[in-house]
Amino acid sequence: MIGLRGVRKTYGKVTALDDLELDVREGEFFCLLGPSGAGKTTTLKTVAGLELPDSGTVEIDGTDMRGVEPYDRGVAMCFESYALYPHRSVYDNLASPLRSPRYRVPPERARERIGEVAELLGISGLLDRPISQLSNGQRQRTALGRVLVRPARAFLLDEPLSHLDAKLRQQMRAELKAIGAVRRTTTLYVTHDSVEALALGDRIGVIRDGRIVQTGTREEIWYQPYDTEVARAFGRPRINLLPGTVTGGGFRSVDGKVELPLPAGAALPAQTNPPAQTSPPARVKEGTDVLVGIRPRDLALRGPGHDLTGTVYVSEVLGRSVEVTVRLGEQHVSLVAPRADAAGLRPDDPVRVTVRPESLLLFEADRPQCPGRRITP
Ligand SMILES: Nc1ncnc2c1ncn2[C@@H]1O[C@H](COP(=O)(O)OP(=O)(O)OP(=O)(O)O)[C@@H](O)[C@H]1O
Repeated sequence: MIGLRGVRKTYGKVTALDDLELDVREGEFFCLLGPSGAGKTTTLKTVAGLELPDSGTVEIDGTDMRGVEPYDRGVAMCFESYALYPHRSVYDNLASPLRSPRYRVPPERARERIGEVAELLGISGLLDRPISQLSNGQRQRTALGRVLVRPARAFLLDEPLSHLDAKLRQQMRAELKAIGAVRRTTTLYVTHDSVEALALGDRIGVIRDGRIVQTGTREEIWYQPYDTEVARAFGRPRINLLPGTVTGGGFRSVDGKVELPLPAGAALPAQTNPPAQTSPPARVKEGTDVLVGIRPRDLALRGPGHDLTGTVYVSEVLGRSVEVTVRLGEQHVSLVAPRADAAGLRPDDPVRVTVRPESLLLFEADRPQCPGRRITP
């Protein structure tokens, strides 16, 4: 269990962590997702004790870590820039944590552990090679292995798959959670890759400017994103966000060409510049500027739902499905359809698209530096 309470960390004028609150539950695989500079690495270092917060507290298994040295915190951390012994073999590097006085295990047991981890990380064939003769991806897997071989209260992993090519990365993603130690151990995993976060995280915390904007399961983050920026961060192609206003009957786009039904109800949000993690506004008044969010997979070229008419702008085959960009009035929206539905579509062809109103997301309009919050129906 890891808890950060009101953690603040500044470097000169830069605020890396801004009263950060975070709870990682016992045994959970928690993904911290955010763009570059959001404070992800600083969060990990603060938990590890490599950085000390200016204020706030870090707890591990309920114990306040103030005054506890990194080595005594019982966490194992893997950095993106990994420190391995270059002239020693992969085996020796993996074995080194198990030789330290605290984690020493009998050689037979060490061999077993190293074997399991190396197998799952796909480096069993490299155990005799010196690190200096490995590719970056192999080094990164060795560094990850070295963290996972020894028991820890928590694993802190900083983009541990970033140097792997796409295929290996996908494969490792699947294997990582199968490693016994990972299954049993609380893991805080940092990434800027939303696909990785969705694939791995039991829960995901979205960090922005040193604060947690939203914490939730993949379903919560997907179906109830806190604001437009969270919605944009998840899903490729990206969510479509159409600007417009709330009318008596629903939504009308800025150019007046797209009308959509919205769930009943209206009332303006109580506050306009909220601190992170306040509950979203419940309803909106007629005339309010909003953005309607439609995921590309929620738009279809056939099937039930509300009809919209437009013209094909461009289409691109993505394996078994096709991404079609459709011009709706002055807006472009992307949709992903089965190949059979999109066969024969040419640019400028008239096209009918359907959307089920229950899949629509409604947001306040974006303002400078302030992404619009989701409005709950
Ligand atoms: N040692 C340092 N000295 C000065 N500024 C720092 C230091 N470490 C981090 N920062 C600043 O703190 C902020 C948060 O950095 P951090 O490394 O935690 O972000 P991150 O989310 O891990 O980014 P990335 O994905 O690029 O690694 C950034 O603005 C960064 O420039």
